[in-house]
Amino acid sequence: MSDPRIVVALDVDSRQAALTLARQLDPTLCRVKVGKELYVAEGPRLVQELMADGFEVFLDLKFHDIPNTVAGACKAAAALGVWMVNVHALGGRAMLAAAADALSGIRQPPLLVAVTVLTSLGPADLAEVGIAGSPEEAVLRLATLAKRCGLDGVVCSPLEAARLRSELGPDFRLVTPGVRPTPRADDQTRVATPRGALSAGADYLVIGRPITRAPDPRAALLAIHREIHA
Ligand SMILES: O=C(O)c1cc(=O)[nH]c(=O)n1[C@@H]1O[C@H](COP(=O)(O)O)[C@@H](O)[C@H]1O
Repeated sequence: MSDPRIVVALDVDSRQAALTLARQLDPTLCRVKVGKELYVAEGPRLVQELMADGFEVFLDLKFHDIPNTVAGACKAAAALGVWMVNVHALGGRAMLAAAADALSGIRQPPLLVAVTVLTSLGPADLAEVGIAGSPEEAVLRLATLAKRCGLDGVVCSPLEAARLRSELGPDFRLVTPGVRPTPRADDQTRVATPRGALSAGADYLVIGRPITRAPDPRAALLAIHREIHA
């Protein structure tokens, strides 16, 4: 089975919009991500429909709660059959370990990754909420904790990928949003191009608006696919 590097963020508000978009994409070239907006609107049935269309799904609900609650949510995500699920590393050691533990007895569990520092945040935002150090230092600290707790990888910006790859080894999955083929950043702060993210060591690139809001999403997906495989 192919292992597409591109994960298209289906940040739309309805089943119809999500399926229309997905049907312009190609499961051999990308996976899809269902996040809060779409999941709150349409729930698990839409996730199942996307899987029935051949897509592997990253369920991006960024669980961040007490350990027991997050463990249960991760089990529910596994029962849904998703490819990847995420939690917030800031939930701390016990929560991360409970999430990993919840999936440990499951046959073919989803990949479990922890969000470190959101790619929309810059140094001043971190200082304001009391997180010490630069974004890179905070990401490394949280990623190291996630690895120790048994997670498969982290979500980070492309700017931290090289450091994490060298410090945390070749098997730790690095998932990078904040990917922009053109200089347009939208609300993202820590960004790089698709090729830049991959050469820094990212495994999977989460890309939303540059594909989903393009006049021709399929053409935009193909262009990025060609760029990274050139
Ligand atoms: O966990 C995520 O996927 C995520 C983490 C993060 O730090 N930054 C981030 O942008 N994301 C998600 O990645 C996607 C990026 O979308 P675009 O900015 O449109 O490419 C959105 O669906 C975000 O929810």
